[in-house]
Amino acid sequence: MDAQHDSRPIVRWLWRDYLRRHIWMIGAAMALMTLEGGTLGALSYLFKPMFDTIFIAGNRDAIPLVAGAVIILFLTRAIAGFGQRLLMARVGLSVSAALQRDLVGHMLTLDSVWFQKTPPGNLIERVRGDTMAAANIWNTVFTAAGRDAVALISLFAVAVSIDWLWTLIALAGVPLLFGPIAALQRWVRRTTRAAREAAASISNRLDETFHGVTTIKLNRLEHREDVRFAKTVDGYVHVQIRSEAGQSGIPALIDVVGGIGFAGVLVFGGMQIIDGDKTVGEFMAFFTAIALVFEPLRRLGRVSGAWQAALASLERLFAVFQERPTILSPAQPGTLPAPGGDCDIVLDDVHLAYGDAPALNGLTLTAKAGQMTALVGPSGAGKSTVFNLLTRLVEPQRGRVLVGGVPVDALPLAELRDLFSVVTQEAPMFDEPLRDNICLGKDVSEARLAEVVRAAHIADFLPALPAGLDSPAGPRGSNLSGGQRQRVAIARALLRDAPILLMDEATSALDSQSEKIVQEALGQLSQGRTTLVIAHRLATVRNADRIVVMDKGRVAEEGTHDELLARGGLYAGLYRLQFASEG
Ligand SMILES: Nc1ncnc2c1ncn2[C@@H]1O[C@H](COP(=O)(O)OP(=O)(O)OP(=O)(O)O)[C@@H](O)[C@H]1O
Repeated sequence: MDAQHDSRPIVRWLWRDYLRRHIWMIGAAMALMTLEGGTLGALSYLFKPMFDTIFIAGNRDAIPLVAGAVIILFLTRAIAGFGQRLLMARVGLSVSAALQRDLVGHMLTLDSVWFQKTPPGNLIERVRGDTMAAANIWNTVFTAAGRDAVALISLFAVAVSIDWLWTLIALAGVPLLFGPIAALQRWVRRTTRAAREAAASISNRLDETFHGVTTIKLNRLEHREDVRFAKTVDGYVHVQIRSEAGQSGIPALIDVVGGIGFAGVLVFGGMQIIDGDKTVGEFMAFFTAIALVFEPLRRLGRVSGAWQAALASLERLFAVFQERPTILSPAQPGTLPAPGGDCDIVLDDVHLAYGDAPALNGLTLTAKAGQMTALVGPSGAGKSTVFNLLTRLVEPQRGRVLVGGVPVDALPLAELRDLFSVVTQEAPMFDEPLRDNICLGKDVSEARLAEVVRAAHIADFLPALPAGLDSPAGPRGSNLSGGQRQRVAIARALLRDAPILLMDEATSALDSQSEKIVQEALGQLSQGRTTLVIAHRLATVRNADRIVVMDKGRVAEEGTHDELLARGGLYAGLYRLQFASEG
């Protein structure tokens, strides 16, 4: 792949969206860098009068003048250096913050399927590591383009003004560098890309380890996890060192070629001084200029490596920004079902596959408005997929999905999702007080909150918490039990007051006493709403208005509990099995 050609759209995008807005700060920083870089040339030039006028000719009057010039030069260098570093730090931080904000904002628009395919550690590494790497490179690039380039130009100007032939000899080996540097750049880009992947694996491992810590302890997997983590870290160190070696190789090559050129000048120039053709002051000024050239030259050499490394991060960021959601609001939205109107749910000959694996195969079902329809069937039958279709977390490949007579893809996404309250097995929690976990950003009056807290039976466990509703739920709700988390989910659904209720085995984490209470609360919640409930324990849906039995992505049979039992099919079999095992 041609590295130069490949990076152009990325650079254009960064400049347009992130750097251009800081143009004044960048401009000011570069002006200061020019000043800072120029001082090096001026300093080397001072060696000529220092040697020829003061040391050799013995002119005492020149001492204060040259000393004053040295002080002014260093003061200028200090002020300009301080100012440009501060400005560039600001630019770097602003760019990385803007990149992080935009990246997270963009990621949240992407399809759920994309999140399932991309592990969380990978995403975290992109938001943290890659944006930092991408933003910090500008510091290096602009410093190189400003200070170091100017320093080089001024130092070479001094060198050429003293002797162009000496300068030519010093630079004779430079063309030899082009080939090896290009090869090293390719190497750095490749190894850094691998290093960024390895860094993402570390974040992934950490994410899985810390989230699965209970399973790890109970299965005594600590050692296995230790070993796996050590292996991941070792893998990272291995590739990162290869990348660092490539990056350090470039300035090393410059050193070697520089040293050879320098020795050449010493041999040739030394003869000229001995023969009296050149002065010691001239040689010292040239010597200083060329010696000072090395540092900016080495830094410039490092820039190309650092740039290649940053490109690896930029490519990964660019790739995420190139991702587009496929599930979008329609350009011309249809009208919502009227409030309080019929919210019949209809799936008509729906086919859906995740990749190549079919999940729904011509599913046709209706859930009548205001009634409770239960979805039952063996694991993997496609029950949860029905929920994801209704809320458009996934799209069918074929068939129609209608709510209140309107195809779900004809409604604006936000309004479609407002039609549903979803209570699932996991009940995801945030590291915020219980109150905020219930309200989820909604402005809720204390009276309404108290009502909901009572109805969802949260009031039952509030006295046991240290600060009632203001108690922290802990990371992922770790301060609450599974049943308590589920009651929070029910309270959220009560507050949402949406016309359609989707429940996925909503009472699975409750003991039988709480289950009874919560079932009552859910009964109230589902009053007058279209309710679709996924149940594994058939006893909980015996009273459903209609039971749809799914198998292998389609409806196997449907009817009321009694009808299905009488039929003696799949449902009757499942029921008898559960009845026997539960006594
Ligand atoms: N994100 C996904 N990627 C790939 N395959 C998936 C995904 N989600 C579900 N599937 C597959 O689709 C099929 C239906 O899954 P679904 O979760 O809808 O079944 P279910 O009836 O709800 O199962 P369970 O009762 O075990 O929760 C399964 O074979 C499952 O492996």
